[in-house]
Amino acid sequence: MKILSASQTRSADAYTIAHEPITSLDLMERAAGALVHWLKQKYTAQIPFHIFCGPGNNGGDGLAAARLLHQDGYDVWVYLLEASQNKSSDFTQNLERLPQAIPVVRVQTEEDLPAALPKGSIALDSLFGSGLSRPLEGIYAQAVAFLNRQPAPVISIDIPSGLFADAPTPAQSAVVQAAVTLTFERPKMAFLLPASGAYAGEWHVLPIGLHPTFLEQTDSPYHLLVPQHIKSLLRPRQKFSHKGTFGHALLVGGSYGKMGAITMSGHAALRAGLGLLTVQVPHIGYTILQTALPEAMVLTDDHAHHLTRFPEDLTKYQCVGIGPGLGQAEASQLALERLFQQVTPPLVLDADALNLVATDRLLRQHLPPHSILTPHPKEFERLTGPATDDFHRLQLLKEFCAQYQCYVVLKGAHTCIGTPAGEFYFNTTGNPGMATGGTGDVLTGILTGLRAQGYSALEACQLGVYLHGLAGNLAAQAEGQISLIASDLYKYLGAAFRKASE
Ligand SMILES: NC(=O)C1=CN([C@@H]2O[C@H](COP(=O)(O)OP(=O)(O)OC[C@H]3O[C@@H](n4cnc5c(N)ncnc54)[C@H](O)[C@@H]3O)[C@@H](O)[C@H]2O)[C@@H](O)CC1
Ligand SMILES: Nc1ncnc2c1ncn2[C@@H]1O[C@H](COP(=O)(O)OP(=O)(O)O)[C@@H](O)[C@H]1O
Ligand SMILES: [K+]
Repeated sequence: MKILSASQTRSADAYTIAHEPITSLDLMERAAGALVHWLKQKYTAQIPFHIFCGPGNNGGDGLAAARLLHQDGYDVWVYLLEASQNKSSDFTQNLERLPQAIPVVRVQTEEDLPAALPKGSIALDSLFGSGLSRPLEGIYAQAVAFLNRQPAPVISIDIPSGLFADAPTPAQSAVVQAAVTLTFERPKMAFLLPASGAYAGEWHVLPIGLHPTFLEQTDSPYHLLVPQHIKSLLRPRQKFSHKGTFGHALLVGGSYGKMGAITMSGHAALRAGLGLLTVQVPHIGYTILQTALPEAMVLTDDHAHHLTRFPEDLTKYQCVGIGPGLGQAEASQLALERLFQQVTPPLVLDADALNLVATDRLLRQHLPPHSILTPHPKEFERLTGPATDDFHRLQLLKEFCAQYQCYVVLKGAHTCIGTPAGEFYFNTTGNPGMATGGTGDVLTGILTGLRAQGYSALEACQLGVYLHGLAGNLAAQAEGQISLIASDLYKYLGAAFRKASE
């Protein structure tokens, strides 16, 4: 699903108004209807709503929602913040339509704000939406501070007021901290990025019927991974298939004290549907692997504690995953240098393999094209240097993927896959329970297992991050987020495959 910028969203509104056709006022009515429908599912008419409306169409949404809630028997208070002379015409018309019975407070100075919102009420933030053009100041910033002080939960309409949809919001800006954001048609980029995403709280997308032709014809490099797409990628197993049908993968990693990482990758690769798995570990890992992962074949390095060389013949493997628990011994670095100078099967590189690539220019120069790299933000910073903000980081991601013709899985709450073609795919599954050691090793195993089965690099990345997060969600449902550990992810991977194919 494409993610649209604020200006593309404006064009989508305009195209819908011209081609559906529908008046701008009726489109706003539809948006307000969707908002109120959502609110009514969640809150009874005993819950009072305090609605803070700015001068633009976002304020217009708030006014229309106020009228609809009032008609449905809810207690509604409206606060108007319209210091700006540029009131939108839909705002003005919705103000004229507001029933007399709704109390309206005109807020010009801070003194016009109430001391506090009554206990048990909900605040709706419709101060500014995607039309925000500069940080909030004066009474608007004071209203934001007021809302952020209230114990009452704040529900933002379309986007938390003060947050830029697709540019960095300057530090120290006044931004509403929403408990929930009800956004129209598509999530905003800002919701997916670490510095801004937390302002949106839990966000929900409300479709308002923007014109499908516009959505099809508009190009965006930014995409959201959605269940329908994931389902379309999954390949069912055929009756006469055999283990050779599902690929043979090699996983290389583990070092003294870090054998668990590669063991977990191995479990995950097999649970991802892989036909055959070989794991190469330092000598000391032999018994550990054969005991903890009896389904895998084990090759041992001559060295007891770390990797010194890859197997001579790699042609029998359809994918090689390298890195979990690898360590950064010089001999391992040299082994990687030799590997990169030959023709290799598709590679998945993680953890210390990435750290070695980051520090060794030769490795970077010879990075085999179409490799999959799975850095967390710190590992990514080692590869590219620091980013000044989240949008700059996306730019660095784009440049890195283009320069090295690789796929980078930049991990986080909304993991982002960057491609050599300059596209970005944001994941929608996963939860903070997954912020625990070893979950990245599980992802490496899943990606290696999928790639070896013949999924393309992009398909493997999309399926891998989505299923990894979905397994995390199913594990958290059963065990809770706090107690979730990395091995739960491969325990629930089967359930994730099942759910994704429903
Ligand atoms: N028909 C439509 O176009 C629809 C629009 N919708 C709503 O419209 C919103 C966008 O509306 P607008 O484009 O009117 O944008 P806003 O409601 O965000 O307001 C923009 C107005 O505020 C001014 N402004 C921007 N930043 C300011 C600042 N820091 N301080 C003071 N004034 C500032 C701008 O000059 C402009 O006049 C969306 O977020 C959504 O809520 C929805 O109703 C769906 C339909
Ligand atoms: N708050 C979060 N929400 C969703 N997913 C998360 C969150 N925190 C971490 N994850 C996921 O957990 C994994 C952590 O990987 P990584 O940092 O490499 O851990 P490790 O090195 O311990 O294996 C990534 O796939 C990441 O997307
Ligand atoms: K808002």
